[in-house]
Amino acid sequence: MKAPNYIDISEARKRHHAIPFDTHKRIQGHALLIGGSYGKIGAITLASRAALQTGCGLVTALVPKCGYEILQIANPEVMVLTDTNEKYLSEIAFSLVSNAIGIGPGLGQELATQKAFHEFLINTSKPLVVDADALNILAQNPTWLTLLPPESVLTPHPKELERLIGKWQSQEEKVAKTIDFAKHYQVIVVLKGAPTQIVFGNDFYENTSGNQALATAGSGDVLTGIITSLLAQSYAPIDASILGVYLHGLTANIALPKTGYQSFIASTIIKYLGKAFLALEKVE
Ligand SMILES: NC(=O)C1=CN([C@@H]2O[C@H](COP(=O)(O)OP(=O)(O)OC[C@H]3O[C@@H](n4cnc5c(N)ncnc54)[C@H](O)[C@@H]3O)[C@@H](O)[C@H]2O)[C@@H](O)CC1
Ligand SMILES: Nc1ncnc2c1ncn2[C@@H]1O[C@H](COP(=O)(O)OP(=O)(O)O)[C@@H](O)[C@H]1O
Ligand SMILES: [Mg+2]
Repeated sequence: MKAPNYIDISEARKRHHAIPFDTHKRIQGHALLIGGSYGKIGAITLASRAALQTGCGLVTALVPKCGYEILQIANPEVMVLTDTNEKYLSEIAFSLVSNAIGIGPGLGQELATQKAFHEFLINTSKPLVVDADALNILAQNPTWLTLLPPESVLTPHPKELERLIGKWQSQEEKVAKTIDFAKHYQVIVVLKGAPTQIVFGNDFYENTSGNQALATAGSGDVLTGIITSLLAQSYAPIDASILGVYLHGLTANIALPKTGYQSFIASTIIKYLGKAFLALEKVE
């Protein structure tokens, strides 16, 4: 297997942009997070809060009706669009123009949601961040993979990856199959795990930040928000993926002495994003 390019602090710094002093919220970018279903509104709540705390200027969440009050109360800075359906999304259509869209956390796989996702894919052209149930829906409907805009970022955990590319016998085979898949559909694949790897064309990266504290519910939903926020701030999709994965892991490295492994939860990642950015921006 070819050696990975390791993602360390200097690789992350190469990709990080400072925020201009005269920027404003619209220049900082508008991220749209789509997902949530009854009992899983938390996933999209975490993703949208993570997007805000990664620096984009505006965040909107599109959720089924049951998510409205939850989101407005949990994240007052986030704007909310709701579907006509109470418990799951049945239509993914909106007039809002955003700079980047992340879809999937808590979305569920109801047939109506699947159809709405298909319609949405037909009508979308900017690179997406695709996670969780949006990946599971694609795995159930593999012909829809061709509808993904080029350079979309797919963020599967190992089971979601298996649903997309089938089983593998070795790490080498997993990476080789993912490279074939990523090239075929012209997408970036963030293979989440310990460690997380990223595949784009023939390039293969491996993250060096993070630890087992990240093995906690919602930790991937937060990553979706981070990468979508960076995309909304005009980072190229591969840079948003590399920087996003590094910052996400770095929060766990920074927090560990204070939280220990056990009490670190997905909200802790969001809480420590500021310290992770400061570590990146520190002049040495
Ligand atoms: N608070 C919330 O609302 C939360 C909602 N979530 C949502 O719940 C839905 C289902 O996601 P899940 O990922 O739980 O369910 P999945 O069915 O996609 O994944 C669970 C299966 O994958 C395997 N698996 C998961 N991570 C693995 C790893 N790192 N290595 C090997 N196998 C692994 C498990 O053993 C299990 O069989 C998604 O929409 C997700 O966004 C979760 O993110 C958890 C938190
Ligand atoms: N042992 C570990 N070491 C480092 N990172 C981990 C570990 N376990 C999980 N993670 C990270 O946590 C995240 C889990 O994502 P995911 O399984 O999608 O969670 P969820 O769906 O609950 O949000 C990924 O970014 C993964 O790399
Ligand atoms: Mg997940």
